[in-house]
Amino acid sequence: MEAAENCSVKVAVHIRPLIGDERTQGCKECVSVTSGKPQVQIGTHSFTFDHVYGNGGSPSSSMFEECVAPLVDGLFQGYNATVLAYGQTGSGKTYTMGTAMKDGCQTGLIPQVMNALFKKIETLKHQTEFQLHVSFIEILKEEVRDLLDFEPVSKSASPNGNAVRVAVPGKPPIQIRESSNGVITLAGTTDVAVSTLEEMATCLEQGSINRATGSTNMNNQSSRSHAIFTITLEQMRKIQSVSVVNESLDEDMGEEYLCAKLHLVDLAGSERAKRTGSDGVRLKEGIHINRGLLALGNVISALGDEKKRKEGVHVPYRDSKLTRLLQDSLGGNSKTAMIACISPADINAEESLNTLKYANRARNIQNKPVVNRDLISNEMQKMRQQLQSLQAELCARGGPNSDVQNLKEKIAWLEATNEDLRRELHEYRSRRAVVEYCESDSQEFIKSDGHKRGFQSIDSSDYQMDEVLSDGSPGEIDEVAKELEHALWRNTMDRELNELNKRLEQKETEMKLVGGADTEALKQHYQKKIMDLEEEKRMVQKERDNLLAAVGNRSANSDGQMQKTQEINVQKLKTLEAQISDLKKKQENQVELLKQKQRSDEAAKRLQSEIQYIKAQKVQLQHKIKQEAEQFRQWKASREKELLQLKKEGRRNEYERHKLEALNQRQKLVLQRKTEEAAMATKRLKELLEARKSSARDSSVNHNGHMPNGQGNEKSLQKWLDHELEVMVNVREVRFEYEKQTQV
Ligand SMILES: Nc1ncnc2c1ncn2[C@@H]1O[C@H](COP(=O)(O)OP(=O)(O)OP(=O)(O)O)[C@@H](O)[C@H]1O
Repeated sequence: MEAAENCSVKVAVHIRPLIGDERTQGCKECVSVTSGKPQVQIGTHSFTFDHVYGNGGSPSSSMFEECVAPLVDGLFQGYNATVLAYGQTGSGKTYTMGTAMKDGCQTGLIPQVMNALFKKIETLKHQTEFQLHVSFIEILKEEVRDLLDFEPVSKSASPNGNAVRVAVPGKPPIQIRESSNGVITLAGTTDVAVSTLEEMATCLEQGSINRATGSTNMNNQSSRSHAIFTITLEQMRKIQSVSVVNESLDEDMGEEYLCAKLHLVDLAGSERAKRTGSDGVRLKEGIHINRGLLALGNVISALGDEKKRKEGVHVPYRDSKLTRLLQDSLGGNSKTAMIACISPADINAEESLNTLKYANRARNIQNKPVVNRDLISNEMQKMRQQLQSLQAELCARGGPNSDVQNLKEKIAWLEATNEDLRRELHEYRSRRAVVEYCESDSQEFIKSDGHKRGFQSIDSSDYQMDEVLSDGSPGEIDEVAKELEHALWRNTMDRELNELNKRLEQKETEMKLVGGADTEALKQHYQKKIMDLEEEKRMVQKERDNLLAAVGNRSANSDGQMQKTQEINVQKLKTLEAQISDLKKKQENQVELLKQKQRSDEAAKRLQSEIQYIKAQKVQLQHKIKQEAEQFRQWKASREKELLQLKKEGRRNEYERHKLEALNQRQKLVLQRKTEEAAMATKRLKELLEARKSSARDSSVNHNGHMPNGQGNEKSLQKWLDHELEVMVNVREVRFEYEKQTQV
């Protein structure tokens, strides 16, 4: 991780104009803004903030650019961010955040964030891979609820006027968890992967509809919960660094993984039961809201007070779910902006003053945002920076050769370390993928025999991978990695396909619910009913008019006898009027029913288009899976062919080797035999030489001795010559043989 730099929470004040109710009550404005300065006055109090919008301050339209756009940019650099709207009930938090987005309405910060995000992704998509997820939760009466859980929701009005969301049986409650490195996460929320602006807007809209709202004296659409819309941006980007190796430029492409979250928080408003006129359920809600806000206030106090901070006073994050979830946003790893919303009306002066005090304290909070890279990317980034500074030093100096040499060596060393780290990263990712793969799919794989086999093969490839990673050749690593990658890819695709199928099924069930009845027939039925009712109403009115006329005539006669009949008629008239009003009510109900029918028709249409979209996605995905499978099959076939070729060659080589070995063996035997023969020949030669020497001695004895006659001398000479000749021939033969053997 990089060293975190302190960065204070930015605070802006948004002053809304007086609204209808306040005007009718004759309220006056009690908040003023110092012209040209971000300074607010209320009574004798004066506060300075980072920005002030509305009521003479900067225009509200510049709030996004000044306060939120830098946070969106930071998200792309890997920094977490939070935008927090705080204020009294009815002060304009939901309006400012845009959390009540309906029918694609674009006002508010969240829609602007979404636009900016997708615009930036569009410009960067060539060098970076992006993945976006959104989640939307609310904290209602200290319970975390998933607003993107599209399980059947009963929208029928409950006795307290809230839209009721039915808890899904068997679904585990959402839990707040803290990881070993202190990161707070929510377990059990729906994390929707989105790839277009429209998809994200649908999530916001759907979640906003699901959020709990209710009517109070101070706001007829009051949010009864704290809502957090979270956008998670994951990036895998290519890094290009240029290094000098052996006086030539070397381009090095690496990859960096960043993951950052943007929380957009619309808090429920602080309220006083007396002013909101709350009782029963509303009162209970108000108590919970105030309790959560009080806990938030205590956290802000502990963090915003420099003395307390220095003393290391305990920060009570655990006092409420809200503060626990916002732990990183307040005093942690996040860049945070707080928008304090206030009403300018004098009747709200006390609440507005409290909000400003609260916001003023929040300005002192120091956060420590860091770039959220994975560990190895982080290490590589450090190395890259070191490398760059060394290169800069090298360029700047151009000094003595030994220095340059040293630096070059250092660079080479760093490059090598970098390479090692990259390899490690690759290894680590592959291993992690295998582990995740095994963990997530072990259940599915165990279900069937075929799957079991798949699991075993994955296991064995894991084992192989371990082996090749430790001492295998790069080719083998690539091959195993590719196979594994394909298996993982295939699994992800299958999962996505399942997900799509599930969504499709769900939408189709909804569709059945919404459009189950024959809509046209129903419409005609209602219209007919309305017409019948109108006809009935007309008849009753006519009857009433007739009666009235009769009563008028009879009263004109003012006969004493008629008195009784008149009374009966008046009674009849009353009954008829009651009947008319009853009919009117019925007619209104029918009109309302018709309207509801139209609404459900629209919902059906929307569902239909969603179904079409999901089906198109499904077809695309299936096509992609088929293509990839075909490519993989081709690759595999070519690999197998190569392998077969290699095996064939191997066998041929083996055969050749055997042949050569046999030849060698034979030659060795021949050599041994020839050597023996040569030794024998040498021995014979020696013997012959010995024999010649002795015969020479004999002849000399004969020469010098006394032979009886000349014939005897001649014979012995002949004998000696024959012998001598034989010896010489033998010697020559043996020599020749010996030379031949030596050559062999
Ligand atoms: N800047 C603004 N300009 C015009 N009207 C505004 C502005 N801000 C808020 N309003 C109006 O004020 C009323 C209350 O606003 P909103 O519902 O946003 O308040 P809130 O603070 O979210 O209230 P609660 O905490 O009760 O949910 C709404 O009718 C809204 O349209």
